Amino acid sequence: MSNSKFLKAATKTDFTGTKVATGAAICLIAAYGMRCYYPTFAKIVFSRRSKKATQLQGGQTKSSDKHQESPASGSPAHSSEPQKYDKANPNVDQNFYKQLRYLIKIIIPNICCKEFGILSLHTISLIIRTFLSIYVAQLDGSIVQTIVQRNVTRFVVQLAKWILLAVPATFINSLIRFLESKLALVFRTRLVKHAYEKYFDSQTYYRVSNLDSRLSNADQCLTEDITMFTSSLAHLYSHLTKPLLDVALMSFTLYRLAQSRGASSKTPTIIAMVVILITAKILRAVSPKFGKLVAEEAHRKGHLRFMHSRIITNAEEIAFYNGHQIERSLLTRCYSALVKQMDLIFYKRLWYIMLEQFLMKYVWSASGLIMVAVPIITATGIREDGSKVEDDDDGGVSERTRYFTTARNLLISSADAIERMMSSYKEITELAGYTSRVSQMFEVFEDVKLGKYQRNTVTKQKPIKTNFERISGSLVQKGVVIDTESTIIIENLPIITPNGDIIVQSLSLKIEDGMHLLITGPNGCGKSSLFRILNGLWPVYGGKLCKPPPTSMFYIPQRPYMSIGILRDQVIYPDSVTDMKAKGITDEDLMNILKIVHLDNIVHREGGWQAECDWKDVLSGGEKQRMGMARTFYHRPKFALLDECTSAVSIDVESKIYLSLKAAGITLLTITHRPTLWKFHTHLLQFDGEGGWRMEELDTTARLTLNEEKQKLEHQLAGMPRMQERLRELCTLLGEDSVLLSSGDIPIPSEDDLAAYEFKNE
Ligand SMILES: Nc1ncnc2c1ncn2[C@@H]1O[C@H](COP(=O)(O)OP(=O)(O)OP(=O)(O)O)[C@@H](O)[C@H]1O
Repeated sequence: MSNSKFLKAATKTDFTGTKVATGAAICLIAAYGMRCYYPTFAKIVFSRRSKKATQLQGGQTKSSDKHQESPASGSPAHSSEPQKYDKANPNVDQNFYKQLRYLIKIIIPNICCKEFGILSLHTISLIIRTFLSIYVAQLDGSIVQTIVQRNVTRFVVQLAKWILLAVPATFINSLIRFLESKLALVFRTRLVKHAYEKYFDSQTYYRVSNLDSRLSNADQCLTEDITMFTSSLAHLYSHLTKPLLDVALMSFTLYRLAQSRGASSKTPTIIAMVVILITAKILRAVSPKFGKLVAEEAHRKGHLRFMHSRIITNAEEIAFYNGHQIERSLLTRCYSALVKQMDLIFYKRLWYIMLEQFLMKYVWSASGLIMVAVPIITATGIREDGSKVEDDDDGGVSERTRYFTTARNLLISSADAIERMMSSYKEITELAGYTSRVSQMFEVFEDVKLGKYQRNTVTKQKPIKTNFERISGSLVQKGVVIDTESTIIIENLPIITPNGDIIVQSLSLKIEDGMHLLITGPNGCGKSSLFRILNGLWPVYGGKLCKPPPTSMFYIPQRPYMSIGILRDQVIYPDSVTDMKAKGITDEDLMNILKIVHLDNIVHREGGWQAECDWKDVLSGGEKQRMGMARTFYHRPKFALLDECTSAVSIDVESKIYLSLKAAGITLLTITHRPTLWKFHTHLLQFDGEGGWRMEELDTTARLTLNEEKQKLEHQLAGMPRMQERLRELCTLLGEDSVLLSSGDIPIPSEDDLAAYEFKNE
């Protein structure tokens, strides 16, 4: 605070003057009842809100719900409305404290950790800053006193002290900002590490998006929400701690100062308390549910991001379909939904901040004017202990000026501090929103790991009670999973989708080493689902499943995943180069593997093993499938689960690959629609698409004969509609009837008939 500003303030009542008054009110209250006031304040701001919220649930909740619904209802945005994964209402209540405690335990696991060290350093800096402010206020008073006394020597000395003090003061200010950012970053790092651990444990990343519908955009929670939560927490810590320290220490200093002047302060204190309590009550009553609002905003942001990532992933398909119009309209709807939510928040903030400023700046200032006047008017010059206040030769003018300047500076700082504390409330409610989202993300991670899934979908079929049950709409896992060495045994296992639809009621089979199983059936009959269960992706809701560990089974899908990295990484995925070396495999071995799948040419074509590009786009569909097969030769599992993984590979290369797989001692479980692959299998599992299945030894010759007959028949029947149509035309031309057309009894034409017919028409 400069002296010119002080002189201005001392000579006329301006806005700064009113701040002095405000500060006086606050500090006198603080001086009288620090112990009882702040708990009351905290209670008003934090605890009582939840009580009131419960009382007002009917009215308040309804109104906020209306706001929540408004962006979607009756608007085109409705269809793009993100799914609400939870009905929890983030408020500053017991639940918020519970969630915050849970997250704080993660980010500060013990007092010896780095996070606690930075937090302590931050706290110390805040304390030092407060002491420096007090000292600066007192120094300011002394400088003004020397000016009034016209004592040049003392003035120069005090001014030098002032300048010297500026060095540590500015450093501490800068340090506080640095430590706040650092704190947010270390909190974030700790939380992200923990989240990644959970996300990649027990295939949680798959389960979260495929088996559970509560977290529709985990990527948003793992990035944006964690960042917002940690920066909001770190910011709030310094935003609340510093004002609290400021008010506590400055009030105490001011109280001591007032006592030394023998001023009365009881009546103004009571007035100030009443004003502050009423302000807090009003603000609490009208405060919008910022927590709920920002949580919804974050959710919509996540949905928008999800829609963008879908377009990037499926860009080629969309482009082929010319689907840009519909995709753009979907994106626009999502964006509009987000804008509506943001608008709602801005609008609510506009009125809330207006009221907050009105009460805290102007109403408080008006009351403060009374507070600052009372101690000066009622000053008796006799202290509480009965001693008299000694004045200087100038009749006490310089001493009163010093007192006024010091008090004024302390009061301004305290007023700022209390204003910051009060305005922090909306930041706390916003923190409640982020806390709710982040802690719910961890809750979902925990649940899916334990197999507790929640889906918003309606099942198409009724589950059968004997094998599996539902508790509150969720299927209960009653199946047994046992690890075996080299045999797959399935007993009375139901195949049930994540929606709860039963595809196969009870499946029993045994697959031993060297027993190559062909799996067939119509689309959607549950072939791939069986693989999902074998891999542990889908839960076992009933029966018994004995299977070798995941390292003994290798799954190759129809669209093999290409990882980010160099060419070598594609062949050895998901191993790293270190794993490869540990297994004693060299680049030469990899080249031999690529030769088996007829892909060795790409090493030269793409620029060697170290070549790095977007393999998803660089390799053709067939090449990607061959790469998938190459991985099987690299990993050499006991069982290879092949899910139509060679559908884009030429038949001759496919046959060579299958022969090599068998030669390598790998047991095949193949889903395919190609009869050319039958000969590589010994057994057949055939689903009928209606829940039934059949397991038998595969007689390829007999099956091929049947297949030939089927194809012949299909070919013959394919000509029927054309022949019928021609017969009708001839009848019309000749003006005659046909017995065959009128009776509908049309014989199936022979191959020769068809050939003759085709010939004639040509
Ligand atoms: N994540 C999922 N959530 C809900 N239902 C699913 C899920 N995945 C598959 N389904 C359903 O399970 C059923 C069986 O799917 P599956 O992928 O096993 O079929 P399939 O026999 O392999 O068919 P296709 O020959 O077409 O590949 C389908 O009706 C499908 O809709």
